[in-house]
Amino acid sequence: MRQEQQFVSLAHERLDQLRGEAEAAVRATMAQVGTGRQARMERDIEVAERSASLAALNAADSGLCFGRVDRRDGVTHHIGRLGLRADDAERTPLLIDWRAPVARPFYLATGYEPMGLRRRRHITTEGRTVTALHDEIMDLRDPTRTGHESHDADEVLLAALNSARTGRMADIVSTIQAEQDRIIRAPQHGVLVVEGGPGTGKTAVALHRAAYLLYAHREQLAKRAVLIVGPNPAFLGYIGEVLPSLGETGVLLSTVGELYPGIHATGTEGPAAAAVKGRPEMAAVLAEAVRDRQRVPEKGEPIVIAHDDGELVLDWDIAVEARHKARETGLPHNLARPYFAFRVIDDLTTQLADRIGEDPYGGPNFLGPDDIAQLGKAVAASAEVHSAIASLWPPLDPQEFLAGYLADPTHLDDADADLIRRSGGPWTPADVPLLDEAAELLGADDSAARAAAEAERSRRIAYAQGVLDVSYASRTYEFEDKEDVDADASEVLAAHDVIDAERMAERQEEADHRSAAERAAADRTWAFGHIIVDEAQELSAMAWRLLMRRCPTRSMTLVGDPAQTGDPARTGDPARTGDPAQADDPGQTGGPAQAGDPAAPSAPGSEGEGVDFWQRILAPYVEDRWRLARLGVNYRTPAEIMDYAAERRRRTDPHFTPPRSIRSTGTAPFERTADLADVADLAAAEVPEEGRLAVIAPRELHGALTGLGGDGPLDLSRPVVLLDPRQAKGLEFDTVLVVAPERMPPNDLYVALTRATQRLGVVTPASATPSPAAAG
Ligand SMILES: Nc1ncnc2c1ncn2[C@@H]1O[C@H](COP(=O)(O)OP(=O)(O)OP(=O)(O)O)[C@@H](O)[C@H]1O
Repeated sequence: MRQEQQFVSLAHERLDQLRGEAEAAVRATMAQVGTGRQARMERDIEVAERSASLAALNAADSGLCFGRVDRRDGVTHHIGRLGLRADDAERTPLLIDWRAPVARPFYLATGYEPMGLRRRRHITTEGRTVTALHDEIMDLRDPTRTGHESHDADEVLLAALNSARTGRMADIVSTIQAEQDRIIRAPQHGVLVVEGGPGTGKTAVALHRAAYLLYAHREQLAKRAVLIVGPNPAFLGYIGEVLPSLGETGVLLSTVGELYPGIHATGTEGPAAAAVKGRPEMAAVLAEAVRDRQRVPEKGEPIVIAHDDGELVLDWDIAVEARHKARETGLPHNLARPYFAFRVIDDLTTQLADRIGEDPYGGPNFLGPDDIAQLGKAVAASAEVHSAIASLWPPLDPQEFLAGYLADPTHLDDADADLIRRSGGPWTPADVPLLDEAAELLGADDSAARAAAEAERSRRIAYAQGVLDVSYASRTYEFEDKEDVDADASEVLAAHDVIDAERMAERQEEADHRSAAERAAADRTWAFGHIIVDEAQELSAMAWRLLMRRCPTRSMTLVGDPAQTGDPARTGDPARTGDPAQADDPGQTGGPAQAGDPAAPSAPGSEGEGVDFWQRILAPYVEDRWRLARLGVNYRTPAEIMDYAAERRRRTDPHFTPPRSIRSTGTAPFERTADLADVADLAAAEVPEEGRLAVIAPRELHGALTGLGGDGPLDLSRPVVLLDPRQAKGLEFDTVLVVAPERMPPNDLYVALTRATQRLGVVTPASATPSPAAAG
């Protein structure tokens, strides 16, 4: 203990020293008075970089060193939250980052496969004080054994699992288990699916994988950023401290509903409406709705346009031909629009030329090419011509287009159209993938923005050229002043010798100082370096399309549990979404969807229902090129609670197998009958001294569950919170009261029953409760 204390104190001293240096560096950099844009830009970048490393150093303060490995060859390494080197000439490694290859045996070595280790030691600290050591000797015949070693590190793990919950998820860096470590360090490329029952550490693994990938591929991922997608903002708040505690801040945490820059999807709607919007065929439906906006005049009812040289007639023939040409380009609506306009203007010009230059005696047209070009210019400049073109092929904005579509949904059967029909109102999360789809179909008409940017660039080049001309003039003057021109030539190397006007202009351009994650959040077309999706079983087919567009390299980690799926809009699963074909164009990747195709190859090396589930989701994007990893140990829920949850589940699914709980508490769940009005008292009596309690009840009963703070915004740091099963997804509490289990669909009930780390109570309402319809 004394030796380890000495080491831990030394590591903290070094950390303090580095922190002091980093703080001083940030202050010094900030104090630099930038002259000129370039200097200011460099200063800002430096401040950002130094601040990030300072944040990482600060984060490492708690639990800095948590392990040690003694190798058989006599080498010893201490393992910690970050790597530290001593302040000596050799910069000797002091503490090894948990993500470094050298640290791997700490997580993986076993008695059967010691990986060169003699001993593994877990070091528990409080603040800077070492409070406990747990040793595992890999070779039981080792003569250096003292007999005080525990035979494995379960004690440390169990202490972590039994600790009171705080309302925020904690990192597991000191107790990552071997099966988890293999997933965390799996290669970055391709799609990796991590499937496991409740509490198997999927979320924890996903977050540590993000930290690992940022460590292993820092340069690439710092540029392209990592996106972590979670089911709702409360969940993102719950997991939000894990990566900063691991020293990683350059990650964007977001729900799918937040992934359209500038849109705050604050609206709500029923699951049935969200289900319709999430269906894969909505892509084709919206594409049709866009085509509907590319109109032609009725036959025999042309648009007649007044023009200085006589009337122009835009009829069915001209419009159909122009539309065909524009569609043939394959470009999105707004980008194909100039092709339509060009063709119409060309035809109208020909019409005019034929009329004006017509030889009454049947000879060739009087007009020459120059005359026709002049006529064309006049037609193209006509406001009336443009408004006629716009009436047939209008420029469309994604938000206006979708709002218009939702006000009058087409290409759906009546019942579905009624479900999603809406005039005005805020956007809902399920609208966001549709907005994204619309933006893809329409294409941003950024020609005005590009023209403005080009004009600005030309202005800068002209300015820079002016600067160079001045410098050139002064050079001539200086040379004339010199007695020995050749000898002094090197001293008067002026700007024009090393830089041309264009490059000088580029240097002056305002640099973008935001971090990659910040820039990614503001850019709908950003391509992320890696995407991690938690509760991946919940996403609709349309949401998958959005995410796949954000990750053209398909470097993704998807974690989820099909048995916990609650949202009927989830996934491209045709069985659930009523889309037997699901054969719409899958977007950028091309190739037909293989969902529902019995011949579709299953994922290599895996079996069972889960494989089919993920295969149906992924086939349109990567066919069978994805990997599946399973987690089978439940770290959250004690065996007694898991047995209870599994027994309830088997009532509807007789073959159900739950994950194996790693611990038991000896306390079986209790069942009660109580009035809804009394649940608050029951919760008050059950709330643990330290830790949190959740009451999980169907949404329609929340009004009757008074005294539980259900009317305010969800705050997971409160000792008691009221949630519906969907909100509870991914969360955990020391004690959970599940109210009215009989009203919950099987998957929701399974989620609700598996949230407790210590104690579960199941409350059946005594009095008649309001029916879902009556309660709204
Ligand atoms: N190796 C570990 N060491 C310590 N705690 C762990 C470990 N693995 C998982 N846990 C803890 O177990 C709990 C459940 O983990 P997590 O929330 O990641 O599970 P999950 O599989 O995402 O569950 P769900 O499917 O219910 O959302 C968390 O408190 C997590 O910190």
